[in-house]
Amino acid sequence: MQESVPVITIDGPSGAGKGTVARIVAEQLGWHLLDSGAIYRVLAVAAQHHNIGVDDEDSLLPIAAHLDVQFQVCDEGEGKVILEGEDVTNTIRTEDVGALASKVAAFPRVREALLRRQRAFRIAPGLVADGRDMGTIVFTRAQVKVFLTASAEERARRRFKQLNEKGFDVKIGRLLDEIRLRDERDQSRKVAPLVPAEGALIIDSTELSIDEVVSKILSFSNERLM
Ligand SMILES: Nc1ncnc2c1ncn2[C@@H]1O[C@H](COP(=O)(O)OP(=O)(O)OP(=O)(O)O)[C@@H](O)[C@H]1O
Ligand SMILES: Nc1ccn([C@@H]2O[C@H](COP(=O)(O)O)[C@@H](O)[C@H]2O)c(=O)n1
Repeated sequence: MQESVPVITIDGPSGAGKGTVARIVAEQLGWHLLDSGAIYRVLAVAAQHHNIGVDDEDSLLPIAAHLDVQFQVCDEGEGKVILEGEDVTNTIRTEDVGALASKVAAFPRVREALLRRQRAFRIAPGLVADGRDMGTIVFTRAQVKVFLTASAEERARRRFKQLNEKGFDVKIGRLLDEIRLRDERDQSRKVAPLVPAEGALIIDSTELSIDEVVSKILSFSNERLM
């Protein structure tokens, strides 16, 4: 039943624009949205709340399995993320939490514990899912797979602007280092490494606007879903 619900997967490295374009594509199609990175980010914050080290896989497991999180959808922009009753919407968006998320995400049993939660987002009329392994592991039979990338320098510039607008005091050089480190960790881990899924449309957005990326994804999806 769930398998017949169409899915568009958008995977790629940090700051490539996955979340932004996934939200617009989902809005335009009237489909549901899964920001899978937010789940790993929330898990990293939950581990901190419970004084659990992000390198302690055994202790992370029960937290991953029983993560008490709500993703509240709103009409405009990002919805709220509530962890154990606390609003963590802004907390989870820092680069520090991104780095911790990529550490917890490297553990195979942690990833396994989060699979069912992610697949439950596949609800009619359709789902747009963004992350690192949406097309390779979580929705292997997705009808439309996209791999969205951009140069590390351009991604650092985008992240700098984004965090600055949110009031975070950040340095672009440090952001670039963190992005490269996270790319390296996500690409080289043993389980679910960041690689394009077979048959994925590869889009390099370094020189493209958000609208151009959205339009490429929508026309590719139209071809595939017809
Ligand atoms: N093509 C683009 N041109 C210019 N800016 C862009 C483009 N795509 C996205 N952005 C901007 O880059 C920033 C990062 O985008 P976004 O958060 O969507 O990336 P992401 O791939 O989801 O990152 P992460 O995986 O770390 O969550 C945002 O401020 C977004 O508006
Ligand atoms: N499907 C996914 C999504 C995310 N991760 C890990 O979480 C980190 C944070 O993700 P963002 O997309 O919010 O930046 C990311 O660096 C990955 O390590 C993942 O493994 N799989």
